[in-house]
Amino acid sequence: MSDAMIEVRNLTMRFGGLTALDNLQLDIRRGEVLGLLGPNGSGKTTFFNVLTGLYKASAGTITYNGENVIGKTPQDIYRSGVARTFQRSRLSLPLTVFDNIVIGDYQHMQHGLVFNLFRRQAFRAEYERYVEAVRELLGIFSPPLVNRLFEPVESFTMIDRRRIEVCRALMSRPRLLLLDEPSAGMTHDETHELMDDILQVRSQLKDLSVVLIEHEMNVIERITERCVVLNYGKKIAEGTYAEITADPDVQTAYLGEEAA
Ligand SMILES: Nc1ncnc2c1ncn2[C@@H]1O[C@H](COP(=O)(O)OP(=O)(O)OP(=O)(O)O)[C@@H](O)[C@H]1O
Repeated sequence: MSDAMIEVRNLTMRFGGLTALDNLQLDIRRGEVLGLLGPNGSGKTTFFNVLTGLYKASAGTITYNGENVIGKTPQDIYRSGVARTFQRSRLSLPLTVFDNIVIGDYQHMQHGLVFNLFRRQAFRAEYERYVEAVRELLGIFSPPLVNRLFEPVESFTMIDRRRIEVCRALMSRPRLLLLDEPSAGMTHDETHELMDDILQVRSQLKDLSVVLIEHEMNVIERITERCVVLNYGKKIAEGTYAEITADPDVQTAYLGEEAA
């Protein structure tokens, strides 16, 4: 496929006797929002972990920028433009919104001791650049948060914390954003609001590709352009929301799970 930004071929991930990804083939296209679906334990998070370099695949390739990323470090993959959020919050609650978001750009920061001690003016200028950049990002994503930049994250609601996590991932100006169940633990209304924010970001950052793991079907229907469904680590369906929900294999995978 010519507009594929990421090409996954024959990807397999085994944990001892368990095959979490089984000869997976999929493409992530430039600028799309791709939904990654599947019953619990079907391999969705494992795919994110392999793609971001946390796990090394047992076999297969993931081609990005013409190179296979398998075997690269998480830092290298992150620097090349792949950012993610996690199912469980990774925010540091006593730190401010600013601190938590700026950590997302750690790899681009000048942070050597010599720089901090002897180049005070440059340090100050960099700090001010970051304040501006964080304000700008929050301005796109959630304007009310701009005025609360220096408040500790622990004083924020769940939805605002999720917004802060997404902004942290966006701070590195990724080309691919991986969102692992962003609606987890939120109410229906909060989920709806967060998706509005994500759509807003998409409309401003046109080239950004997003892969969304999500169990809420109405979220998937609303914000994805294409979906891939996994079951036992294999791709069982691919297409628009309407296509995959009409697919008998998908229905069996989900109903089978309910019946179990
Ligand atoms: N580090 C690991 N060691 C051993 N087994 C693992 C590890 N990580 C994942 N697995 C197993 O791999 C399978 C796929 O898990 P994964 O978390 O990728 O599923 P998932 O589709 O993201 O599920 P959920 O929707 O519940 O988050 C599961 O059987 C899981 O127990």
